[in-house]
Amino acid sequence: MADAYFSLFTLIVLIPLALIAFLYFLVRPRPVKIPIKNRHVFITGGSSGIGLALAHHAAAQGARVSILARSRNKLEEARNAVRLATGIDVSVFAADVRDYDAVKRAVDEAGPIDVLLLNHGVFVALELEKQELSEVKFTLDVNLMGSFNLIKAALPAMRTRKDPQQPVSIALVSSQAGQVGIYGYAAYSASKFGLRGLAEALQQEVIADNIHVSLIFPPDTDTPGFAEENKRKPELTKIIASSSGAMKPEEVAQKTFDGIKSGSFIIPCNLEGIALSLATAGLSPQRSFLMATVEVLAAGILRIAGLCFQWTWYTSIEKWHNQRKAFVELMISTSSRFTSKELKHFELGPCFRRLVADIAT
Ligand SMILES: NC(=O)C1=CN([C@@H]2O[C@H](COP(=O)(O)OP(=O)(O)OC[C@H]3O[C@@H](n4cnc5c(N)ncnc54)[C@H](OP(=O)(O)O)[C@@H]3O)[C@@H](O)[C@H]2O)C=CC1
Ligand SMILES: CCCCCCCCCCCCCCCC(=O)[C@@H](N)CO
Repeated sequence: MADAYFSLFTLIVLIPLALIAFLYFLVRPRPVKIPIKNRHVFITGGSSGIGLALAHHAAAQGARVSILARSRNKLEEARNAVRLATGIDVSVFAADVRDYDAVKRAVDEAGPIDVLLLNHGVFVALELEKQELSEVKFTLDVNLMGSFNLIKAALPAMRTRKDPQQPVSIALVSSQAGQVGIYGYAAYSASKFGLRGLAEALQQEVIADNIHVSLIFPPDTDTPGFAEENKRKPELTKIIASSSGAMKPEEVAQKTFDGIKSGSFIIPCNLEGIALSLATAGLSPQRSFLMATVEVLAAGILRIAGLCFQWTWYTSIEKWHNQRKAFVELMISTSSRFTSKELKHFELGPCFRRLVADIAT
């Protein structure tokens, strides 16, 4: 009996404790705290949505804030909004992240950066077959190459900063669609997955300079960009993306700064995001031995959860195609009238509408 108790005790207490102790010594890089107050936070895409919420948050925390985006008007509006809310003046820089020279000028003028927050981004949800290659290239150029441009421009001064003892941060806003590929996001997911490769490699290169990289993974977030995206988003993209609850930009900003300050490499934003980050932990660095413990213990069950999600997604895709087929058959067989809303729902284009109208007459 005593033996049985001892085995049980070993199984549920000693082994996990040994694992936690082991991971405590194992995790690299070591934990770090990154202060925000009185530091220079430079935010790309800081004139709208998540970026604007980040600017508000940083200003309210007592940081010196710079924002960069293309439209000068939107930048001025953002500056006024932050001033009104916090009494703090942010510096604004009008530049396209695709233009290295313009980016370099802005970064040099802004002065040494302590927290480089790369949040700029473009997104159009569309099946790859319907998307022009020029739009694919645009997405990769802005989201991925734009991030390279900013890092190349800002890194030298971050590296040779006055006080190397003070840790500094490079944080990149990815997306949950940068952790798992989603219908309609071939170009966008590729650009956001790319940021992860960039971040993992960069962290190894800059750790010796006390520079710490973070990746933020928001779900659908209620921003002007999101409202625009929704105007012509495939039904299936909406269905699959709704597996993760939507957020407000202010909530994403809060999670982002909590994560940056605690030196997290991976920063999820909601509960589904935590599960998704655990399920896709891969070989990314983990500074927290507690999170590492959860990753190790939960790996198997999360793989099953992931497969369940894939099952629901593929089931939705199959169902949608069946419904569409049934709808088309009904239209042709009955020559019935149909609403343009229905046609749009099943993504039946103008050519198809004309064809059916011809059959009907
Ligand atoms: N909203 C969402 O559902 C989610 C968003 N994200 C990511 O969060 C980030 C912000 O998104 P969100 O706030 O919704 O987007 P918005 O469209 O609301 O804002 C985008 C910002 O990026 C700037 N920007 C766009 N293109 C460029 C460019 N070429 N050069 C410089 N600045 C540029 C815009 O300013 P301007 O147009 O004047 O240049 C604007 O300030 C993006 O990286 C997005 O992928 C991630 C997950 C979910
Ligand atoms: C093991 C378990 C995991 C579970 C949860 C999986 C949920 C995945 C949902 C993916 C949502 C993608 C949203 C993209 C948002 C975005 O970037 C666009 N709005 C463009 O801005």
